[in-house]
Amino acid sequence: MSFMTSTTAGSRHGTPWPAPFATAPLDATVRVPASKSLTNRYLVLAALADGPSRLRSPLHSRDSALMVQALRALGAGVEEVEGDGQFGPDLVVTPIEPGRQLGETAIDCGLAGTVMRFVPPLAALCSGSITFDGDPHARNRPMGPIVAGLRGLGIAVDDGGRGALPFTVAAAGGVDGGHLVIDASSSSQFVSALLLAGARFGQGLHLEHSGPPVPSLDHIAMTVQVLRSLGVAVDDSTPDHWIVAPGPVRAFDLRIEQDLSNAGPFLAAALATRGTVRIPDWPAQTTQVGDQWRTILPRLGASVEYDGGTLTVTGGPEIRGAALADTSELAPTVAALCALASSESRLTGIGHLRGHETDRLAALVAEINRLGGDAEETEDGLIIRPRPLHAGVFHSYADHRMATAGAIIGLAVEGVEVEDIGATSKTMPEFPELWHGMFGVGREQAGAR
Ligand SMILES: O=C(O)C1=C[C@@H](OP(=O)(O)O)[C@@H](O)[C@H](O)C1
Ligand SMILES: C=C(OP(=O)(O)O)C(=O)O
Repeated sequence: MSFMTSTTAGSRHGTPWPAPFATAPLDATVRVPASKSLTNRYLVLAALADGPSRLRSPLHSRDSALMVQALRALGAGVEEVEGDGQFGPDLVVTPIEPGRQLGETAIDCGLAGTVMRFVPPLAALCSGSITFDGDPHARNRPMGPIVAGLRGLGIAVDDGGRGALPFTVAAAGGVDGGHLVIDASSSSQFVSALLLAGARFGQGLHLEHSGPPVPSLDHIAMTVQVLRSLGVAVDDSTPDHWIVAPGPVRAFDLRIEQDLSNAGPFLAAALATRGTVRIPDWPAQTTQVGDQWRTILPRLGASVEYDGGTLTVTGGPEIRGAALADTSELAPTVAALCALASSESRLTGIGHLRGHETDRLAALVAEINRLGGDAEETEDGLIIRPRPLHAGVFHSYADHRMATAGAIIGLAVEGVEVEDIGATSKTMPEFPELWHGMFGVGREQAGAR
């Protein structure tokens, strides 16, 4: 079996995708592919582990394929092995030999934050001249704290003074580690990146954040939990300090949870169509930020039940507006629902979304308003007021979550087209078929046009 998932960007120049419009409430059961955040963390840690590891039912998408390609470039072995996952083979990873001589190596980060942030500290453990670059928009994403962090650890990085991609890491075969201060206010991924590699630094790592608050703290908690589960001692008892003890990363064999953030658009479909959507195999305990759907969706007027491992969301008679803070990567899905709501919504604590796949605050305002809506940017978020929407093209900005936001709105507004549904290949190449599949279940109650 060969690695089928493409590392190239979605079909940006294809024809717009007519978003299915629901003529009746949906009644659907959906399973989604594995978590991007967990897959790419476990891939990095497998490359650092003390023996071969197996990821069962991992994600196969552009972001995970870019991570696999990067790890192979650094000398890890990544093999596909038949498994029982619905969305593709398992992955068996043979770790990178410590201090491996690489010579000149190029790493394509695409638009993947997890690749552009998590791989440079790992590369620093190898030996050679390793250049990182990515898609045109990737060059606008904040990278300064990783460049400064590596320099603080004594590694030379040539970034032409930009603090952005492209840059070259002069890896000298190991990292001593110790105390390091960075400003991670533009992305939690700077903290996660350094923690993931920290146990393999000679002295471990005492990472300190100094600056405005770090966003997306749930993702750092995920990193800490994953490290601890593989035998790495991490002390996060003092806010803004993380201490990783030096030592081995235990090889593993485990199943990756489905992506609860990517479950969001499907759950949102229940609200947008006043229907019911069930997601089986919802983990009882998880570090994924997407578990917050259980509290966010009731605030927007839905009922949520968790029974026998299945999460069931049923839309109310209308979507209610709400004030919601720190929704992190869930925000574009939340904003799409707010654009369909009957009262005002205020989303706060998401100013850093300006540095995501695109400037998501500007993109959401532009696209909601293009369809006749009333959305406004604030310093750290969005205000979305009720206003009837009309048909039109919803632009994707190469951003998977913009594309799925357009699909959600299209369920309730006839004639919406998503400019590039291929953008969903970043984390969920199966999105179009899974979305259409929702209309196949309970077909007698639900129709699509
Ligand atoms: O570590 C991770 O897997 C992620 C961290 C978050 O990044 P930010 O802190 O930049 O929001 C999140 O938005 C991103 O989708 C995935
Ligand atoms: C911000 C996101 O991705 P990335 O991992 O590229 O930062 C996201 O998936 O919403």
